[in-house]
Amino acid sequence: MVYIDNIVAQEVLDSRGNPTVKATVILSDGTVASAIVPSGASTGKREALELRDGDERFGGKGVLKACENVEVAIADELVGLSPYNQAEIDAIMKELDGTQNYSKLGANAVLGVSMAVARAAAKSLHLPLYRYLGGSNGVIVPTPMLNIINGGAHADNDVDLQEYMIMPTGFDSFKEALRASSEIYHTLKKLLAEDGHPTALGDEGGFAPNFKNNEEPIEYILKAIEKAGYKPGDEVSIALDAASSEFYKDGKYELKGDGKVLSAEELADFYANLVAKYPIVSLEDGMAEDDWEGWKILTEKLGDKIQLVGDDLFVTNKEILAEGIEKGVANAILIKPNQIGSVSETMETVRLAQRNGYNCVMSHRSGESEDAFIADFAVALNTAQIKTGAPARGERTAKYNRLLEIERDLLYPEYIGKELFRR
Ligand SMILES: C=C(OP(=O)(O)O)C(=O)O
Ligand SMILES: [Mg+2]
Repeated sequence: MVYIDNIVAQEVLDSRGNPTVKATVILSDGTVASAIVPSGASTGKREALELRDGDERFGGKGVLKACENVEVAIADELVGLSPYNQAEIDAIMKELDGTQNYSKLGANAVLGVSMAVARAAAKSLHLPLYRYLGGSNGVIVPTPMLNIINGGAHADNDVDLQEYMIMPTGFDSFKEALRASSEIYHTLKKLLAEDGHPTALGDEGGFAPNFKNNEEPIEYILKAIEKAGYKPGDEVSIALDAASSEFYKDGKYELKGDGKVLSAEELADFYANLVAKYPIVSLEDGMAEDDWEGWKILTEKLGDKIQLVGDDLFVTNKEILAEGIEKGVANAILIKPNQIGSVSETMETVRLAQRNGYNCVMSHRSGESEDAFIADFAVALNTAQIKTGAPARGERTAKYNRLLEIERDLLYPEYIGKELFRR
């Protein structure tokens, strides 16, 4: 029987140049597999804890303690066990930690091991990761949300909304959809440069100039879609991540870019106006994580028109999602494995969402790495949507390139962009 022979971890760098955990699992049959944990900037308050040392290393707080936890506490429990029972591995780590949010071992330690075990198991069975995790049922290559204009906590501009994304829904394959998106990205760069805007990039590879207001980025994107030869709405739609917890203070929403301070009701009207004017199909974190009343107002106003995604709101947590389902808040959930801490718990949350008709969007973090685990994960779980930044910068293209590879490998891939928003 194949068993886990050893687990090691080391500090490596993420895309912002900050330390993060790389875990490596060695099996008794000689299989070696690693995984690198991502890191967020606009994090939800109820996310699992990312364990950081007190001292600065490589320009950010180190993760040496998390690495030690992998090599000592976690390895002690897992060595000798079968790598093929992911649920057991993850349950043991959860019990060993013993807290609600992995504050003892660190979610970065636990997730690193969880992903590396899955990858080692797949490799030892000579299966691609998506096939190991999803079996023959994982065939949907997700429709991407590509963040091509960055604001909020991901950029040094005065744009309040964090992410302006394009969603190439009207194509028959991921390959075609990605090609169109990349053409739009390059066209947008030219349009911005022609108008004298800087074309430096934000954390997720999108452009990050200053704009007159929070609407102007949408105007630019629509121009870029058309100039690149595509039809806004029919072929390429718009998705937004407001990340509004970042501009929520004392019960109000401060849109500096528009010079406005709004109530939840007024902010919902602001979005409704955008939705009436532009081909917007999805809005993430339209209201703040603490403002469940605001979320209710937003869901009542726009829930039957567009996708309303909870990120900071649900933090990939099945208990919080269950509360949202119960209260009729949002209609979709962002899925970030490091918000909850393990592969199995991420799968549990996705299953709960899918059983209740909530769409799932697999997601990267703003601090990423060359690890493309989430590409395989999205296909395995048929999330049908993924957001992983602009079609530029290696840590983002690692995921898109892996999806190209998966689409080619699957003899009968499905790309269901056209079905996603047919409500
Ligand atoms: C990807 C996001 O950003 P971060 O990783 O900074 O939370 C997000 O808010 O959806
Ligand atoms: Mg978000």
